[in-house]
Amino acid sequence: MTGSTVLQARGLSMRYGDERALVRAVDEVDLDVPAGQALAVMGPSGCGKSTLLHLLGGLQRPTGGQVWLAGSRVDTMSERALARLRRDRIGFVFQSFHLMDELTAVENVELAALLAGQSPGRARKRAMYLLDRVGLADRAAHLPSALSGGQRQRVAIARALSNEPLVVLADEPTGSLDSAATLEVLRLFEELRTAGQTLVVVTHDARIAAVADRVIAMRDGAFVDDNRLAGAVCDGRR
Ligand SMILES: Nc1ncnc2c1ncn2[C@@H]1O[C@H](COP(=O)(O)OP(=O)(O)OP(=O)(O)O)[C@@H](O)[C@H]1O
Repeated sequence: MTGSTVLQARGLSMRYGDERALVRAVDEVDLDVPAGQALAVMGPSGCGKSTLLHLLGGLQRPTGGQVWLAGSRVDTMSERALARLRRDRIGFVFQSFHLMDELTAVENVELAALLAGQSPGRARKRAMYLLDRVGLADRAAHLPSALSGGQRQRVAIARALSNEPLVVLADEPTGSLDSAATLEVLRLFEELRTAGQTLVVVTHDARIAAVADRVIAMRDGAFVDDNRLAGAVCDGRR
């Protein structure tokens, strides 16, 4: 824990429609995520969790407010700079994994490292290291179709880590998993948190909240409760 702020938002807003049918998907949100914090954002369906994550990760441009990632202004960045930022500094994890079906587990992880400019040798080494870290070294040569849901999501998490991201942004990472697979992914998030990886996870799953340092409850696009679990970030645990 360095105390520096990795992600920051001020007055962040995303509105859809017009005055006849206005949806405030994200409504003037302020957020500071310090390095090393594992943050869970929870709330009912449609409250704006995914939209918030997309705005924070530069996947969508806000209709108002500002976002900074490690001091760089995200909301006004060119498309080209945004693509570079996402590739080099952010790890994304999605509910539906987004793995390439025709590539093996190791190739899926390696591809992200290659796209980030690593040499083939280094990319393969890093991909194998990361698969080992998520407990799947023995599944490296398997296609996603030969993996369970929990294993696929662990490959997706390994891929998200391939660029040594400043922050991992995860959107319902256990949303399509059964209970046993959810536990596998939870264990992995717990390990990442202990290792000091900055994490923002949006979820319906209270079990994720249980492994987070901080839980924000969202409703109708706004934060209604911000619970920094007592001492979790400041007790020198890291
Ligand atoms: N492209 C769009 N056009 C209009 N409204 C949209 C659009 N995308 C999202 N919304 C609306 O914005 C609100 C927030 O959606 P969002 O997907 O962020 O919610 P969520 O909390 O992630 O929901 P869930 O948990 O069901 O995934 C919802 O009311 C949704 O209908």
